[in-house]
Amino acid sequence: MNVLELRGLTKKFGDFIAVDHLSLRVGEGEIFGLLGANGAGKSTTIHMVCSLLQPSSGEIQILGRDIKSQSRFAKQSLGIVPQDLAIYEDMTAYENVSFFAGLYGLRGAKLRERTEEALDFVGLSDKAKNYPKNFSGGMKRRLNIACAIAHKPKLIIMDEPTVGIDPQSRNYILSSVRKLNESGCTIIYTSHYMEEVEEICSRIAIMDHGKVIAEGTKEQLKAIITEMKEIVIELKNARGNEAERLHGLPGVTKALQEENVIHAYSDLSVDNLNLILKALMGEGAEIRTVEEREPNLEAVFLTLTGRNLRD
Ligand SMILES: Nc1ncnc2c1ncn2[C@@H]1O[C@H](COP(=O)(O)OP(=O)(O)OP(=O)(O)O)[C@@H](O)[C@H]1O
Repeated sequence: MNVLELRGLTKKFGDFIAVDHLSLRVGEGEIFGLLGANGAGKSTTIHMVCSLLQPSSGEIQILGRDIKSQSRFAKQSLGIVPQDLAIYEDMTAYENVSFFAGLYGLRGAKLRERTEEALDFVGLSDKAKNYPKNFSGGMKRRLNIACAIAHKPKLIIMDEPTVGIDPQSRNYILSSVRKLNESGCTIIYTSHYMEEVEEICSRIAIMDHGKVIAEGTKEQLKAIITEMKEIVIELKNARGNEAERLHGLPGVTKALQEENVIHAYSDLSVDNLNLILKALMGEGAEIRTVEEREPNLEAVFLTLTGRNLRD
C-alpha cells in the first residue's frame, strides 16, 4: 500500500511552474528522503500535500484516499514538522502539544495521555511546564516534533527538522525519526544535509526545477555515477573561475568551484589528472591539495543538477 501517492502534481505561480507534473510513491514503512537545492520545489510540494496550497493540477492520495474529497481522513493521517517552527512561545510545552493534538480531534484522558507520550518521546517530559521561549534551538525543534506526532499519524513529513541546531539535538532528532519509523510511521524527510539523508533514508528522490530527476536507494543513485571519479583540488590564491579551464578536457564531464575548492567529475577510464592539474596551474593559482574520491551522494546530486545542495 502506498502511504503517499502524487500523480502529475503541478503548481504554477503565474507563469512560473514551481512543481512540474510530479509523480511519486512512498510505500508503507519507508523513510523517504526528498533532496533538492533551494527553490527546487520541495516546500511547495509539501504544502500541497498538507492542503496549505491548492495544486494547479494533479492528484494527491494519502493511504489510497484523495486528500480533497477525504480531507478529514488526510488531516488525521498526516503529521507535519514544518521548516519554520510552529510553536507558541507564550504557551507551555505541554499546552503546545495539547493544543495541536486537540486540533486533530483528541479530547479528555486520551488527549492528556498522548500529550504526555509525545513529550516523553522527544525527551521533554521534565520541561512540560516550561515556556519554549527559554528553550534552546534543539529543544524547540523537538517540541515542534512532539506537536506533530501526538495524534499518532501514519505519515509524518519533516521539512528540514535539523536546521540550525547543535549536534547533540541533531542526533536526538535522527534517532527519534528511526524510532518513529520502527513504531510503524512512514516518514518523508527533507534536508540540506546529505549525510543525514544518506544515514537514515531507505529511498531518496532528487528534485530539481519542480521535477524528480532521480529516485532510488542510495546504492541505486550512486550506481548512476559508478563510471565516474571525483577529483577534489584545493587551490591557493584562487580567483574563483579556474574550474572553467577544465571544461572540454578529455573525460571531464563537469567542473564546479566553491571559492578555493574545485570538484571535477570525470570518466573513470580516462587518465587525465596531469592534464587537469596543468590546466589549473599558472595565472597565479597554485595547487594546495589533490584528492581523488569515489563519488558519494553529494556527487550524484552535483552531477545531476550541476548545483550544490547547499548553494
Ligand atoms: N507563493 C509563491 N509565489 C511565487 N513563487 C513562489 C511562491 N512560493 C514558492 N515560489 C517559487 O517556487 C520555487 C520553489 O520554491 P520552494 O519553496 O518549493 O522550493 P524548496 O525546494 O522548498 O526550496 P528551499 O530549500 O529553499 O525551501 C521557487 O523558485 C520559489 O521562488
